Amino acid sequence: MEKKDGPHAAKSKVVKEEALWTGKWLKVEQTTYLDPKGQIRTWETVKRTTRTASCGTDGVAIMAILKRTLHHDCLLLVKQFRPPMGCYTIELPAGLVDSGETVQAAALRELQEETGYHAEITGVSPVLCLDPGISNCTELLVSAVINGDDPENRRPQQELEFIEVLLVPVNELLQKLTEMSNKGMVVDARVHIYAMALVQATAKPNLLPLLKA
Ligand SMILES: Nc1nc(=O)[nH]c2c1ncn2[C@H]1C[C@H](O)[C@@H](COP(=O)(O)OP(=O)(O)O)O1
Repeated sequence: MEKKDGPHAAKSKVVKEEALWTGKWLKVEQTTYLDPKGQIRTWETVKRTTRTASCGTDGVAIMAILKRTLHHDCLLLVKQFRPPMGCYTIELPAGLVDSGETVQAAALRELQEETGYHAEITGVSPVLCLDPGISNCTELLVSAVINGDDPENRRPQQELEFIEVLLVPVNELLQKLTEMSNKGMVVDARVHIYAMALVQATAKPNLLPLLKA
């Protein structure tokens, strides 16, 4: 019987990793691997130098929903200049997990540093890949809620001057992201997909083009 991953899946594996260049934060390797047909091939791979064995991921991203009386729920996003992109991006608060730190602690620390808010964690994803065509970089997505009525969250003190905090009402997320894209910012794919999913989940079935007669 064919395996679920296809007839050749068991043959695919990495056989050698050779360093081509190593910097402070990143390294480039040539990965030698067996393709699904058992043929030897190579791939150019980027890795972070900062990954620690203990937590099994490079970083965390925090999907934090701010809840306040008499306000629409808002998703917390951060706007910052990203040198590799050469422009401002719109992303979830995120960062690298420090050595010896738990994923939960890293998520709460990054959220506090980048936005000033204190949150309660409601869920943690499995390890997720970010750009597997070029890199082994991974992230865990931590869900959280922020009680905006709590005194500690009334006047959040953001610590990083180069990061702008955006509170975007969840019910108009896709529209707001589109407006920011039109102004030249680049939106993180995960944030955009979340916004699309919210629209799809709340749209009436008879508005879906596929179901139109
Ligand atoms: N690829 C990188 N090049 C750098 O020159 N510096 C980098 C890289 N990746 C991370 N960093 C530095 C920049 C920050 O001082 C620290 C921590 O970043 P962190 O906040 O944890 O993560 P991001 O918000 O995703 O940048 O690492």
